[in-house]
Amino acid sequence: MAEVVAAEKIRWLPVPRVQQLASQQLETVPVMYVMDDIHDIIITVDPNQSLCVPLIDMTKLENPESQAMEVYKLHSACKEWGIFQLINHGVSDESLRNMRKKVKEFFELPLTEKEGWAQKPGSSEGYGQLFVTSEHQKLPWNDMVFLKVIPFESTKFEFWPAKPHQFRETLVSYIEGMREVTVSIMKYMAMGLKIIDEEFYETYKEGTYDMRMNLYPACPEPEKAIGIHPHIDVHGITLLLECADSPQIPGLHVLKDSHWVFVQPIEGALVVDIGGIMEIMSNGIYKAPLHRAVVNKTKERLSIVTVCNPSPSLSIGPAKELTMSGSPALYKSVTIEEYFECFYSSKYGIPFIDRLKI
Ligand SMILES: O=C(O)CCC(=O)C(=O)O
Ligand SMILES: [Fe+2]
Repeated sequence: MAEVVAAEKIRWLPVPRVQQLASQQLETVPVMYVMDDIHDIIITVDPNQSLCVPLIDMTKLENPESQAMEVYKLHSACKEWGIFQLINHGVSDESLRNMRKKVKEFFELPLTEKEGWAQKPGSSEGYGQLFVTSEHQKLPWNDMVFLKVIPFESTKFEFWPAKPHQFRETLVSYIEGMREVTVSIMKYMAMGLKIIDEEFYETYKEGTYDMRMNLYPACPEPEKAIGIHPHIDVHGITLLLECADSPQIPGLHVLKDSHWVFVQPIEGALVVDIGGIMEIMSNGIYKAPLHRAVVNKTKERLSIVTVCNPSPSLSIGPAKELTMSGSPALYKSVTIEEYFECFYSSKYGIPFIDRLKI
């Protein structure tokens, strides 16, 4: 029986700030950032750059005349890629711009100020790094701020940067927009899956929403380091906003047909990524894709990631309507706590979701 570990019981190890290292004009990356297996020969970057992550237009989903076609596109994107770019999502340009500006300004603060909101032992929130649990682990070339934002009642403001001015207000208004996008896109995914039960998407109104703000400083040897290790997202869905000055440099790679494919930034778009919860709820019809972030020799990159989960009271298992018609349930149904315990107690590299397969 695997040891059951809750997120807050994990000892996340403090790590150096990559931004500090990068400012020292190093010629090589320190050994703890050198990945041994990064360029394995089986998985290479798409040689012809011919594959392109699907594009979904929310206004076409909403328009009765184009809806059927766009829902079909969305359904295919979730089945075949597990990731797509969403345009015309309804979140104002102003909200996106403000959020990017505040995150950029936060990372531009002097280190001593940023440390005021550093992670503390026993908490995953704050300025620092996640998923580092061993001194021997190779580190990602990334600094982040991780915050649990919704429900607002349990907010731990001690980890919320009070600088730059209005950071908190901007974040709250931004995440409200992300919640609306999540509920809408889930509604159209339900249509694609032919699920009538409204709980499939209504549950995201009562869901939990966390944010990861990622900084990937310029890296002296980008081919040796990694911004974020290959992983699948554990949550329902993830909404990623690119944040670099234009022209935006791509950094997110998704695995498709054994190749890493760049997600080419589109101004104002949100990248929507299917997480493990959604893979299970769709009974494996939708796929949580493996993805990673790579780094650049001269340019830093910022990404703002919102992770969206259903209501904590929802049982995580294949939607009933998908298994009633004779298709067997491919995954067990578990509570959300059991689901996350399964994730946190999985060894690095073992796809945790497989442990929930029947
Ligand atoms: O920044 C990126 O491109 C990827 C971030 C990511 O995958 C994550 O935060 O889960
Ligand atoms: Fe991710």
